[in-house]
Amino acid sequence: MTTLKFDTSKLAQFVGEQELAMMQPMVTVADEMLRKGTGAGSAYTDWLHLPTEYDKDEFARIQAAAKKIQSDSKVLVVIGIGGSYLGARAAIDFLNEYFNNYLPDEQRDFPQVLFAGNSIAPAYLNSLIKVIGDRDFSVNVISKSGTTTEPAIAFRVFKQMLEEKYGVEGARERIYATTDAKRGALKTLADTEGYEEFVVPDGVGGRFSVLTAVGLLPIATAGGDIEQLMAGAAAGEAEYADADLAKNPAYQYAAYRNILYRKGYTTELLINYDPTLVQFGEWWKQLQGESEGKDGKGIFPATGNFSTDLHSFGQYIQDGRRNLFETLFRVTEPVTDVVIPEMDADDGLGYLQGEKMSYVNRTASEGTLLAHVDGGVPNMIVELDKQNEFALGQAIYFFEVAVAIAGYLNGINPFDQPGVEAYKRNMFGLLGKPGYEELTAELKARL
Ligand SMILES: O=P(O)(O)OC[C@H]1O[C@](O)(CO)[C@@H](O)[C@@H]1O
Repeated sequence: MTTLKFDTSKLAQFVGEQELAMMQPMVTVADEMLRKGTGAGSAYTDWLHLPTEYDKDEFARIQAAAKKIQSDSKVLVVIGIGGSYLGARAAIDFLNEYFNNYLPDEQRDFPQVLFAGNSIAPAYLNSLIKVIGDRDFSVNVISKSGTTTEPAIAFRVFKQMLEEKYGVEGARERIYATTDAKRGALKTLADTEGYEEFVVPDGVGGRFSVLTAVGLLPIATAGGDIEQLMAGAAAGEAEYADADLAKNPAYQYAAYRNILYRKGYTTELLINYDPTLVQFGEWWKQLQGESEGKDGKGIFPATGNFSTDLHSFGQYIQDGRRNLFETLFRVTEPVTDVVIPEMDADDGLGYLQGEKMSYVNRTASEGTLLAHVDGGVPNMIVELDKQNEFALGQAIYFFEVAVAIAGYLNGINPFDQPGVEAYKRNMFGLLGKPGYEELTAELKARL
């Protein structure tokens, strides 16, 4: 069963049919590298079969933990950064009403899920603490490496808060640690303190981990049906496995991106027309950027939140430097709708009264797409039939498998992230972390 349509009909003036066909031999090789494990970074490709080969016992423990949190907490604080929070946040926004978190507790069926440790901004943390107030809360601390600074700082703060509120024993019952099975400071701490633990599997990198406990526990706590999510991903696993480009939309997406990149379209905007899809774009940006941006190469991933951004940088997209292409990410069936009210006074909107807002929104997307294509911006469309767990699972898998193929097509290792160490080294040097003494002096002299 497919819920995802990939539409390239608006690429015609930018890419000839023969160009896609010419990619087949390269795609065949990339597919072999990925599936036979001969490509760079192959130790990190376990996400490929995750939708069908996940740990069922742990899955049941995740569901039980979610139920417990729902019964004893009004808030779940999810502590993590990058791949250790973006997927959960994207899914929760995708599956819920946009203002769900603003509803009073009695109007919400499930705990509020709030995120911490994704910045080092003290005001954010203090504000979050204020929002929790004296309500019951639990914490899910997530870090594959177990050593990332941002979540480690936030966890100290919330661990202390929990222990003050519930005592050491009570806090232990409310802390869930998702980390490596064997290594890392968080693993050691969780073992010592006796927290309930969930695993980020060895062969799954952070940005590919949303379908592990990393994403599943927060998503399930927020009321998401994680069985349907995995079923949708499994549909993707079955659907996007064919090396034949003609039969594999995810591979087509990877190949078209490569063709466009070679023509100088070096920035891709993932476009949405609904605030509940904004966080999906944030997840996608890490998936693309951390996978592809290396060795001086790669498409720069950006997002367009329309129609909002059409009134800010829409001008640039229409008329600026021609190195952009867009992928419109949209859902066919609106979750809810609004009928534009009738009004006697003439505000110039008479021609739309009685129409549904979803119709206007979709029409705006169509008009914009045509204008951008006319302005020289290639456009592709990824369209889901419904905004539900199954469709989301399939979309996640679509983009994951596509970026793996895209990485191999561009001659890089899509599964490492050596570049993110540079800022960390400098930060540690400047903060005086033991072992970085020489760097400390060198960097301070340069400031
Ligand atoms: O789960 P961790 O190890 O805390 O890492 C969080 C994020 O930080 C990075 O390692 C980059 O530093 C990402 O790859 C990862 O998603």
